[in-house]
Amino acid sequence: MLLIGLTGSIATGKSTVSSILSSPPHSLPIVDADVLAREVVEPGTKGYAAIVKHFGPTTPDLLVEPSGSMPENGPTGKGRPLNRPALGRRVFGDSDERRKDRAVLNGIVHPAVRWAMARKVLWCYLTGCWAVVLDVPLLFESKLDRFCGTTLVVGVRDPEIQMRRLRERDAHLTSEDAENRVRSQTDVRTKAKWSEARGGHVVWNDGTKEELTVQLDEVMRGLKAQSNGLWSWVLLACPPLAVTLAAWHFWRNQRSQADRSS
Ligand SMILES: CC(C)(COP(=O)(O)OP(=O)(O)OC[C@H]1O[C@@H](n2cnc3c(N)ncnc32)[C@H](O)[C@@H]1O)[C@@H](O)C(=O)NCCC(=O)NCCS
Ligand SMILES: Nc1ncnc2c1ncn2[C@@H]1O[C@H](COP(=O)(O)OP(=O)(O)OP(=O)(O)O)[C@@H](O)[C@H]1O
Repeated sequence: MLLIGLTGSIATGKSTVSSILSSPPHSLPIVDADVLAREVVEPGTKGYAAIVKHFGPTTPDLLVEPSGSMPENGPTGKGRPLNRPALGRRVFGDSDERRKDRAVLNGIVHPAVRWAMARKVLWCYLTGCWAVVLDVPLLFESKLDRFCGTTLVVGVRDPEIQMRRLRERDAHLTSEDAENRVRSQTDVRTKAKWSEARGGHVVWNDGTKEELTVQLDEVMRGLKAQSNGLWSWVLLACPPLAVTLAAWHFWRNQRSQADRSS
């Protein structure tokens, strides 16, 4: 099974690509790290408790305000949900303090997300999928690309388009919030170079969704052709060879990571 690591930067079009790849003719399963990152911090989870413990004392608006429709103890009685924009203001930005807070939040959320992803990928494998898309905003930063057979970066060349789409989609963000979010991530053009350096793919999303679809169709045709070849039947028939090849890919991806950090 091919693991396709899909990434980009904020609002460059990962969800749009996921939605295209999950629809016919591709119909691929999608494992979305943003969705899992929400699930693992719902009231009642360990992630929620850790966030409230660490950020609660210094973030008065950390939880959604109680109101007529929001009981003091939350709708499930396990606590009020996190006020995500408020937590975002604590962690996004490039000052030392924001970076430190972001590292703490990532340390709470990422391990739980990785386990949840592993379970979903295993399920896809057991149900015989030929490929699965891992939609992970921080794919390279969290080194998850090591496990991917290929990577696909969705980028925009023009930063103004990225900012405009972000502000249109998340109208509740001030321009400072939006700038801080963009600055909290590696530039998408750098990610595009990383993807190409390890033999992965890049699609550019400055144009229309139709233009994006055409590029994706081409990438997927190439990947499908590789996975349908005689070589994949040989690997299926000979598991030790498949394991050796997977180990080689892992080693090669590690090296590409080492090159990035040097
Ligand atoms: C700070 C939080 C509560 C803000 O929530 P909000 O609903 O406003 O944003 P959402 O989760 O939809 O994220 C939107 C985008 O922000 C970017 N982003 C999210 N977390 C991070 C991060 N830790 N570092 C850099 N960029 C991030 C991603 O591009 C993501 O797609 C939330 O982003 C969060 O819990 N982040 C930490 C977990 C994480 O790293 N998630 C990314 C996938 S694992
Ligand atoms: N080619 C396009 N033309 C016009 N709008 C687009 C295009 N691609 C994406 N968008 C819009 O831009 C916004 C951001 O796209 P999307 O949500 O797919 O980005 P994302 O990378 O998943 O964002 P995030 O990192 O925040 O999860 C959405 O409102 C989406 O509908």
